[in-house]
Amino acid sequence: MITFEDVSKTYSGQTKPALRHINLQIDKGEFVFLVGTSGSGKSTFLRLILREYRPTSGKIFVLGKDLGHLHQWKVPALRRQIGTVFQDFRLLPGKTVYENVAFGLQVLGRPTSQIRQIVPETIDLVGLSGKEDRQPEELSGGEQQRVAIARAIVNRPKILIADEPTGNLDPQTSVGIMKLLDRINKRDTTVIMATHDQTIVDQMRKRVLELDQGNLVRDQVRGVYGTA
Ligand SMILES: Nc1ncnc2c1ncn2[C@@H]1O[C@H](COP(=O)(O)OP(=O)(O)OP(=O)(O)O)[C@@H](O)[C@H]1O
Repeated sequence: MITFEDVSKTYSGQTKPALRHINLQIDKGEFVFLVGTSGSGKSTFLRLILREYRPTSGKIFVLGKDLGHLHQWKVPALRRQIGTVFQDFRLLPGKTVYENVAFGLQVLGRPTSQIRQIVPETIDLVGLSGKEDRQPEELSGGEQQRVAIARAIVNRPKILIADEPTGNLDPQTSVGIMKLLDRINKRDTTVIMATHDQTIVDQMRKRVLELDQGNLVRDQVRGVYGTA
């Protein structure tokens, strides 16, 4: 599903690589935590998967496509198959929960009848039934993140990338978000999550990839946050 072959990335104007000689494979249906100190290369790794950047050297394959040979006009189709969730929610202000979740499908030109079916189902899945007409600012942080997750999965993406999705949430709310991501993963969506949250990683016992100064220093099945 995702393959990195000897991937290195040095940003222009920088001398130190953000990623160095990364080799790995992530299979369909996996749940993977990406850990490492600030600046270790986690976001760079995620952005390469989305083809927001190209590697300086090496090859990346995502969903059967060699990203090095993917035409620019095909990048939006790639990204439609990859949902994204961030620490800061990134909801559309001035739009209700329903409108936030429906927006992506409307942009894709999906028929209204389909949207009217899928959007309530997705809002229900993330546990926000009854809050369809709320504005994002009328919701708690955890609820806003649930809306962001609903928006990310409404199109049934094959991959969900989450960059510190619990970074702004208290521990109890974070547990709820992780249960939701686990449920989404069990519906056959591959989940890759960058996090600094030791408790969550230690509780969930999923595959852990650890980056250190751009090097992949650990790839552990049913791993923990740190080995120390
Ligand atoms: N657009 C950019 N231009 C130049 N350097 C960059 C850019 N983005 C990241 N870097 C550098 O690349 C390295 C890796 O950064 P990256 O954002 O991938 O780390 P991270 O592990 O996601 O950190 P954090 O946990 O703080 O989000 C850092 O040294 C950073 O300064």
